[in-house]
Amino acid sequence: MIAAVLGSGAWGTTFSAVLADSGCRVRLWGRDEIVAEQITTMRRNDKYLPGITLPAGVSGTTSARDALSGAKIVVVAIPSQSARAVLEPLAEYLDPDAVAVSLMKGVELGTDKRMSDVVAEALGIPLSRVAVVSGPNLAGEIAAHQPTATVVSSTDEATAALVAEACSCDYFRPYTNPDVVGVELCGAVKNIIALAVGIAQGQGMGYNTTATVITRGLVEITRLGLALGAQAETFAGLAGMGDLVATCASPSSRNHTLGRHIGQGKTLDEAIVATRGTAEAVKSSRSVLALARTVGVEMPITEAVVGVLHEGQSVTEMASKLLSRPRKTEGL
Ligand SMILES: NC(=O)C1=CN([C@@H]2O[C@H](COP(=O)(O)OP(=O)(O)OC[C@H]3O[C@@H](n4cnc5c(N)ncnc54)[C@H](O)[C@@H]3O)[C@@H](O)[C@H]2O)C=CC1
Ligand SMILES: O=C(CO)COP(=O)(O)O
Repeated sequence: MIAAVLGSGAWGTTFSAVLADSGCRVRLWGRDEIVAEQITTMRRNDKYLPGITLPAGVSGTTSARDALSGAKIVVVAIPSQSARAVLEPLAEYLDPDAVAVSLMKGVELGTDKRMSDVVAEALGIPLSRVAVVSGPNLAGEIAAHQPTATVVSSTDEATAALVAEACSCDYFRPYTNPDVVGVELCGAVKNIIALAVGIAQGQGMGYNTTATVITRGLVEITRLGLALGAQAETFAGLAGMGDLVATCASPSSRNHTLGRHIGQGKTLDEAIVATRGTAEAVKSSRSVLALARTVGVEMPITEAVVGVLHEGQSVTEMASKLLSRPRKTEGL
């Protein structure tokens, strides 16, 4: 099976290695010539995955046409807000039977669409030929072959099964789940919650505050998901609780790291520079909040993150606003 991966950052490169270790021949496309050449000639991507040797089945290219030619699986691993613009001109090179896979954990600004919808629209294919992969999947750990599970989700069972088979190897175990809405929302919103945890920890808060934000964050994710038609079980699974815990706990999470910089007093611009790599919650916090408002769902932590990142609110104001909300019974 030939697979194309679009985006040679941390996750696109790591997922290429997973696909190759699962038996695929992988063409990894990126816009950076030096990265593409290093991937092909040295089997390394020092910019995004220092210290990792890639499997022989991965080659780099800057030609999207070459990458897509004959590829039966096309994986998209670029920042969510750039996906539509990058994919639209590539639709003409897509194999007529190809299945597209979104690895992205964001919601498009302006349209408030989930990434599977964006991918389907941009490539001009039905949702039955789109899958998403989401779970507790910190790239660096998977690149080092640490045992990890994930969720492959599609509205079409055969599409999910094809993708799951293509990314099954001795250190990576996919489970399928038909709840695309739930799986994608979990991935996008946990980044916002991890950013909030980072802010709290940057302010010197400990485990009680961390656990409070994680737990109420899961309530917030679940509330939004259920309002949009997701299945309740998804939130307790790998894409839900699993990814929330991994991202909120790991110092290697970019969203968590960016939040920590904000909590320590950096401006948003300074925090972006200090974080390096894509922290999707910076932009998706706004689109997720807009989505929540369209369905009348309260998301106080997301609202607080938007307030601090984009509306000039101080972290102290954010905390007191959250703590002074009217008392209520626990639960959704
Ligand atoms: N890194 C991780 O551990 C994981 C990341 N993800 C998700 O995967 C997606 C990609 O993340 P990473 O690979 O980690 O980001 P990254 O910051 O490591 O790499 C992003 C890549 O996209 C490329 N890129 C950016 N704008 C582009 C454009 N307009 N055209 C072409 N290429 C462009 C960059 O050059 C870079 O190669 C995000 O949605 C992220 O939330 C999901 C699971 C794990
Ligand atoms: O999605 C991830 C882990 O599952 C990666 O998180 P960050 O994007 O915050 O690094």
